[in-house]
Amino acid sequence: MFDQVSLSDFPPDVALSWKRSHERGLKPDDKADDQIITGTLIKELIDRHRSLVSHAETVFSKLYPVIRQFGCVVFLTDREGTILYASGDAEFANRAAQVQLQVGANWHESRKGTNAIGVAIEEKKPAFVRGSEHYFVENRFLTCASAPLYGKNGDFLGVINISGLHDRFHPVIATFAPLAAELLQNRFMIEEMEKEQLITLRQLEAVSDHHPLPLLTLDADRRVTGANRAALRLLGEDCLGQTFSPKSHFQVIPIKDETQRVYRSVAIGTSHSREKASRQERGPYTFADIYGECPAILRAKELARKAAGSSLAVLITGESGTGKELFAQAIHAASGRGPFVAVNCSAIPDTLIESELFGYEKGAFTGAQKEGSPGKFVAANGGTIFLDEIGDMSLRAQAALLRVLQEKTVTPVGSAVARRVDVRVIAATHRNLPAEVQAGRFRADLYYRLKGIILHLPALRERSDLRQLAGHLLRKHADTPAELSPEALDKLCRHSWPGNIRELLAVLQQASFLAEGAVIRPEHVIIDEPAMRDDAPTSLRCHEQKAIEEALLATGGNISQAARLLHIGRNTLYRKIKSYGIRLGPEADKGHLRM
Ligand SMILES: Nc1ncnc2c1ncn2[C@@H]1O[C@H](COP(=O)(O)OP(=O)(O)OP(=O)(O)O)[C@@H](O)[C@H]1O
Repeated sequence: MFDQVSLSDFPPDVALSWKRSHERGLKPDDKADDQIITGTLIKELIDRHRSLVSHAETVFSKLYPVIRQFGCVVFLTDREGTILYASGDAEFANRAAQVQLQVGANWHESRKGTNAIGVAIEEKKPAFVRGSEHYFVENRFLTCASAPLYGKNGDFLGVINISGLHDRFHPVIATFAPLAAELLQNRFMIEEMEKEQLITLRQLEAVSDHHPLPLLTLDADRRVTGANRAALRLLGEDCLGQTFSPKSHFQVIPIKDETQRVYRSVAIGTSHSREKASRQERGPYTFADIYGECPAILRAKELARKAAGSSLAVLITGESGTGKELFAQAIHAASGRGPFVAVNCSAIPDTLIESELFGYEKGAFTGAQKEGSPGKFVAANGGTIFLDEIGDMSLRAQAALLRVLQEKTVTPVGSAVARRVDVRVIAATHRNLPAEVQAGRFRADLYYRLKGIILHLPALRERSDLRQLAGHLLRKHADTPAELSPEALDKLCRHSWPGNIRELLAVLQQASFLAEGAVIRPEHVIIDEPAMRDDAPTSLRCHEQKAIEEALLATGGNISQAARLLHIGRNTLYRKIKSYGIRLGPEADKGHLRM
C-alpha cells in the first residue's frame, strides 16, 4: 500500500494510524496542513485553558533541566491537538517551528498524519513515534513521545508531548511524557481539594509526592469523587461516583479537618505507601522521623525534646524546607497534648485572619458559612496550634493574636462572648524576626511572647551530614530505592540547596526515577546549573569529609595512619569524624561508607 514502507515493521498503534492517514487521503510526500492560529485567537484559546496552562508551566519548569539537557521540547495540547504551551531547548524549538511544531499549530492526525500527539488523541494512551514512523516525510527528523491527560472525573483534556531530533533522542526521555501527565493530573486533584480544606491539601500533598501511586478522593459517603490514572487502572474507568469498597491491598487513610469531621479519604496501594499511610494514621511526625547526624541538628533535636516537656511557646526559625513543620509536629507528639492544628498565616488573606483564627458567629459577614465556624484556636483547644510563616502576618492580625495570647480567650467575629482556650503555641518563620521588629513590621511585644524557646534549624548547606541524609531520604522516600554513586554524591555536595531538604528530596526522587533501580550516577542528579556553587561553604566541608573518608578507607580505618595521611593530629581527626558523623565500620571496606 505504501512505497518503501512495510507497516508490519511498525508498532501496531503506529501502523493503524498510517492506515487511518491513508484513508483520509493524506499523501506522505505532500506538505502537511500548516494552518496555525496566532494573535488574539491563540490568546483566547490559552485563556480558555488557563488553569491547564498554568499547571503545565509549573510541571514543565520542573522538567526543564532534563528536557533541555537532552535537546528536547515538551508541549501541551488541548483535546483537539492544538499546541497551547511549550518549553525546552531553544535550538530544537527553532528547527521544530520549521514544520509548525509550535504553539498555535494543530497536530491532530487528520492534519499531520501519523505523529505521537495524533496517535495519543486517537488511542487515548501513551504513544511513541520514531523518525521514519511519521507519516509525512517532512516530519521524519523527529522522534516524539506523548501521553494523554485526564481531568479529575476521567475526562480527556489534552496531550503532553516531548519531541527531539530523531538521531539524538534518548529513550529515557519518552518516560517523562506519562510522568508529566500524571503530575499535572494530580495537581488538578489537589487544586480541587484546596477549594475545600487546606488541611486536606497538605496531607494529600504528602501522599501525592509518590505520583505514580493510585490516588483517590472519597466523599463522606465513601463515593469516589476523583481518581488519578493509576487508580482508574486499578479500579476500572467506571469507578467515579461509585461507592468504594476497599480491597485487601488498599490502605484507606481518613483525612479529618480540625473539627474532626471526615472530609475526604485517600486510598493508596504498594508497600512503600503503606508505610507512609500507617504513619499518617498514627498521627503527626515524631522525633524518630527527624533524621540528623550533624551536631547542629542533634542540638536542635535535644532542645526540641526539652521544649516538648514544657508549656512555653516555641519559635522555630530556619530557611524554607529545613524541617520547621516536622519539628513542630514532633514537639507536639512528644508533649502528649490533644489536637495539632496547623495554620499557614501567609496563605490567609488579612481580612479573613481573625475569622479563621478566632471563628465567627452565624451570618457574621457576607460569604460566611450559615452555621458559623469555631476557628482554629477553638479547634486546637487542649492541644497545639502551629502558626507557620508568622513573620508574614499583618500588624492588624498580630494585634489580635497578641490579645489571645495575653488573655487566653478568643472572641469569635460577630460575638460578644469570649471563650477560654488552652492552646500551646508553636510559631515558625523563615524571616529574621528581630530585624522585622527593628523595621517596624513585627510587634516587639508579640515577638517576646512567641520566643519562649527559640529553635534555629540549620540550612542544608550548613549541615555536615548531607551524604548520610541523602542516603536516608532515598531509602525512605524514593519509589524505587537506589544507591548513590560517589560521583553523584559529590555532585549533591557541590549544590548550595536554597530549597533545603525539600529540594534535596525532590532531586533524589527524580534521580531514583531516572536510575530505574540501578546505581544513581551524576547524570541522574538534575540540579539547576545557576544554583551550583563551587565556592559554597558546603563544598569545602564535603571535600574535607570525603578526604577523611578516603583516608580511612585507604588505611583500613587506622586512625593514626589516616591522621598522618591527612597531615592532622589524631585528636583533630577524631573530632572531625565525630562532627561529620562518619561511622567506622566494616562498610568502609566496600568503598561505600555507611550513610
Ligand atoms: N531532619 C529531617 N529528616 C528527614 N526529613 C526531613 C528533615 N527535615 C525536613 N525533612 C523533610 O523535608 C520536607 C520539608 O520539611 P518541612 O515542611 O517541615 O520544612 P519547613 O521548614 O516547614 O518548610 P516551609 O518553611 O517551606 O514551610 C518534608 O518532606 C520533611 O519531611
